[in-house]
Amino acid sequence: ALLRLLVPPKANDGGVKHISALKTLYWTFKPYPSRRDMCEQVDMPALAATGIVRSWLWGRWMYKINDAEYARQLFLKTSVYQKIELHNLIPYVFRAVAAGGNLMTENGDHFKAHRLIVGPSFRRSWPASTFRVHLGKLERIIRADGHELDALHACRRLTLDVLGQIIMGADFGALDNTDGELLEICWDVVEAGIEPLYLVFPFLDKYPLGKRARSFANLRKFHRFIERTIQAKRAELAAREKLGDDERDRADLLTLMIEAHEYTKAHGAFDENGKLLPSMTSEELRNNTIIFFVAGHDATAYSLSHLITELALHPEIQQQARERVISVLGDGPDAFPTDAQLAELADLDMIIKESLRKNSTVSDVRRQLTEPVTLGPFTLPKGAWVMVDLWAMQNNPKYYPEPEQFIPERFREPAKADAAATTHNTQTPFSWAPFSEGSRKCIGHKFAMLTQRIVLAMLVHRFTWTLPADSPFLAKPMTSTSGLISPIGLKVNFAPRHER
Ligand code: HEM
Repeated sequence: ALLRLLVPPKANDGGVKHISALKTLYWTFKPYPSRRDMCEQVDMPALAATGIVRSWLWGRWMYKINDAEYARQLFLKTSVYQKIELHNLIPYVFRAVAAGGNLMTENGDHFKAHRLIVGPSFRRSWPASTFRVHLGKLERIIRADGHELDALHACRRLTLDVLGQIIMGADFGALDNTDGELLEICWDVVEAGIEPLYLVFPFLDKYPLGKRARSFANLRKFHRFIERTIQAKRAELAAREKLGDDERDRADLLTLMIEAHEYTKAHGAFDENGKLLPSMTSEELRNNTIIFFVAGHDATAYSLSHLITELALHPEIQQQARERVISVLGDGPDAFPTDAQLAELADLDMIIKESLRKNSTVSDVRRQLTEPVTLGPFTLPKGAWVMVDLWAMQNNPKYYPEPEQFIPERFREPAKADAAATTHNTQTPFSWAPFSEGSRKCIGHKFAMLTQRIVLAMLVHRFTWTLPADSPFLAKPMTSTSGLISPIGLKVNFAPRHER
């Protein structure tokens, strides 16, 4: 049986190029890791000829693609390319215990049932003022400690407090101090879920020891904290009139989900054809709350730190962004955007999109095949896992000439299906997918883009920043290589632009 797990059988897929899984494992755990190196030295060369390669890992075929047309199929044909239901496949792994069945992991009717309750809570906009207090605290932290600042840590403090507020109206106090118990628990839970060792060797979670066992204990505490919050909010809602439109605009996501949950409990949940959907349990409501933290917190913090790194490496683009922000907000030391001004700054998104293109925070998007599929000359077997390698697609010179260059102008024009080559932009609609695409696209993508726009606007307005002269990032950013891609050891020098 062990042999079958490790030794690949003959594949009848039409001759997809094979690369050893050991090679990927080596790059995942090697010292001084860099996702860019891995992309340039392993993934891109292997994928160059056909846009698809395969490896044999833990007894199944794993196909990797970087062709936007193949990716389009994966994103859109959701009944064939299904989410991998980790909670059913390996229920004891940390991520499955943490968030079980939820919007992110379910397929079919269960997914629809989750979407019915979670979807409406995201169908709203957030005013710029949502960020005001948090950004004020971030500014104070950077002013006090801006020399060789651990920028990733600062971004994590910000995103946790912002998400705590919009998800459940909770103040994690991460920007006030960094040693609260709740804070420690939450950080441990989100980190333990993406620990590369356990992503590659999930069976290690069967008998967790030492630090891992402590993470499981923290997870139980985090569950209890969220369950208590749900109970309190449920009681509060039960004791009052229905929420008014105004209140709904200001309510946190959990309150809106509880309201929708109560409605479906009373009236049933139906799909677009009137078919009755499975009802969501309270445990699943908790799971969805947790998945927002797990999916949103570090993804946003890491994306912000990639953005900060790119603008430190490209001071001319940093300066252009600054001039643009000042042209809209003025240069008073306390300027803060109104909603209209933030909307006017939409062109900052070119910079954010280019950063997400070059440094996709989510390394890949994976699915499992419910039936054989044909991709070009190849036929992939039922049961195989297929992943869009977002790095290798978004750094594919076919879509983005000189992919290693940081060129926000690539995103001035929207992608076209028949993309005619311009200097830096031959992108097609599915070649840029840092939030995935189709009906399983990130539900938080609008909020994540808004967060990055306002943080970028405020950082360029209040500070100039550079990398220290001896920063290894000047030669090459060091990052993790699988799961969520985070910078490693990033230090940044910030200089305030105004006297206080
Ligand atoms: C820059 C920040 C973010 C990035 C790069 C990102 C990226 C992604 C990607 C690539 C997926 C698809 C995963 C897959 O299909 O396998 C996804 C799904 C998801 N994201 Fe995000 N995300 C970000 C922020 C957020 C935020 C702020 C939230 C919530 C507050 C969030 C909640 C979710 C959820 C619930 C899903 C599952 C959606 C579904 O399966 O239908 N994400 N995200």
